[in-house]
Amino acid sequence: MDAMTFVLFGATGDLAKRKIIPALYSLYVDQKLPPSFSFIGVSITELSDEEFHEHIEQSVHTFSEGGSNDFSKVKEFLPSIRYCKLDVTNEGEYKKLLKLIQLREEELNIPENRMFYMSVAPTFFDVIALNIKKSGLGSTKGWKRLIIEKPFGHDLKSAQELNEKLSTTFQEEEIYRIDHYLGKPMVQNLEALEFANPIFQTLWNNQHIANIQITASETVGVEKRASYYDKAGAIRDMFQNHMMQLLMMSSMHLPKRITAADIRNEKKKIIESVRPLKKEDVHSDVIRGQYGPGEIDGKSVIGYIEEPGIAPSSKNDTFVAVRLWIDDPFWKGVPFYIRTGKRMKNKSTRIVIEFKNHLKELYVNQNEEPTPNLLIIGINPNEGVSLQLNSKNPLKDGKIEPINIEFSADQDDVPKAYELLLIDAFEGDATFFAHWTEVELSWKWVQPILEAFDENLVPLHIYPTGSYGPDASHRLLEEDGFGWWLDKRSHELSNIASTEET
Ligand SMILES: NC(=O)C1=CN([C@@H]2O[C@H](COP(=O)(O)OP(=O)(O)OC[C@H]3O[C@@H](n4cnc5c(N)ncnc54)[C@H](OP(=O)(O)O)[C@@H]3O)[C@@H](O)[C@H]2O)C=CC1
Ligand SMILES: O=C1O[C@H](COP(=O)(O)O)[C@@H](O)[C@H](O)[C@H]1O
Repeated sequence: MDAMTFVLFGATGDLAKRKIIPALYSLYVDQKLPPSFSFIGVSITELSDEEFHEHIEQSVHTFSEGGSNDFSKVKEFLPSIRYCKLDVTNEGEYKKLLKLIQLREEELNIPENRMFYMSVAPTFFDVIALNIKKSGLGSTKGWKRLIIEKPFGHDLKSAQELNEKLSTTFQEEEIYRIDHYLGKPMVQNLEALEFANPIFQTLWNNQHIANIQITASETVGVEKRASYYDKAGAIRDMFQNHMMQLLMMSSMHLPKRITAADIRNEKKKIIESVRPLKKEDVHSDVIRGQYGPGEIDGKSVIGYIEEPGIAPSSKNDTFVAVRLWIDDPFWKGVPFYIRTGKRMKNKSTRIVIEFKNHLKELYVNQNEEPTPNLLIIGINPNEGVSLQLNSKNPLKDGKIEPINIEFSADQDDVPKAYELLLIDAFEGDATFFAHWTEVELSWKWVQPILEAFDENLVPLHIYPTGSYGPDASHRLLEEDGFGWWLDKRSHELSNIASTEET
């Protein structure tokens, strides 16, 4: 891994404190950072290096999770870190940052490899890129890269405009668009699960798969993000990025070679084949929901429109369920059901692959009819794989019953998404970052839904907090003779399906 300078814009912010700094520390402890690593935190607040070091220590102590709970090396980690107070909108101030970067490059005798991480409000993304160019920060003799947080635009047009502005400073191959779902180990494992196991590879198509269900349910509500979330809703906050990525990752075909470019190409083919929706037809395939009051863990919880900062008249979506079709020969006729929502019964991100039940007709006795085989991929918070098969139960006179073969990863040992993504970016590997084509095509597909919601062409269903979302979301599956798996039967079927949110 090359020696480099890592510039973190928004170093005192929430994301930096909760995710980025603990991930960097964990990489340091595991000796996965480059041997010469100059880390410069940038924010608008006036801080000395020592005060910023205190901030780093606090963040590590408060937010390190799992295996990185070794705090003994925090003091050792600090000397590589400097702080620069800078207003990102003020072009003149970037010279100060450039001087500090160059000074540290000289002190550490490292090449001009510069990684810029934008962990600031999206309104600043374009201005920072422009100022990196104008100030000379981006004119390096080494490489330069940009890691950029979500959201990447608010709709198709704004995403295109943002991309155009970024591209005046950075080439596409220098841009690493973070989608933290792509950093989740089980998402990174999807490709291996399918392609490295001939039994699955052979079955991964419309001859054997009846439907695919992708769920990301959360128990948390809007929290302190009202001003952002009320304009975004579940469709922009989760569906356009994370859920579309899960769709591409679970349905892409075996590339000729497993390289970043080939995988990207397969993902592109999938998203290009997703059957477009017309704004007028959105109501048939999309369910929009908003949480009302209810209970979580026996405690009463207020509804969305009672949340601080949310207008009582808000029609924002906190839940969305979508049925879509991939019009290619592999997936023709296989419905994909995708849903995500806040304030639901449990925290669970998972993909359930329901296999066709070819043997149904062999079983004349209805009580004996085998349930479909299911492959359940647990992504969050419990990572694992479960395969549901049918077997005779000798204790029940040989009655056919579902059994599960289950692998569950030790959660403490699982690396965190931000750690995996940072290493990839340091190594220049963009496989698990969102390429512009994917982002653009995904906005293009979602655009009619945004418009249909704006124009109120889709009913808004209020669902009780602590539920599985609006009843209407079952309609999408029932129309095709299916039902959501694991909602009511999660404990019977699989331990990896759901747990409390952390
Ligand atoms: N927080 C989260 O869980 C997630 C956040 N994101 C994305 O990450 C990005 C950052 O979010 P988050 O950390 O929550 O935001 P915060 O508001 O918590 O942090 C923003 C940061 O930007 C700094 N800042 C504000 N104005 C300026 C300025 N004019 N010049 C220089 N620095 C400035 C702030 O400095 P100071 O603190 O000194 O005022 C702070 O460090 C956003 O794009 C967000 O969408 C994505 C996924 C999850
Ligand atoms: O990007 C986001 O993701 C989180 C959910 O992430 P997870 O890793 O806990 O599944 C979501 O709460 C947030 O609203 C959204 O911005």
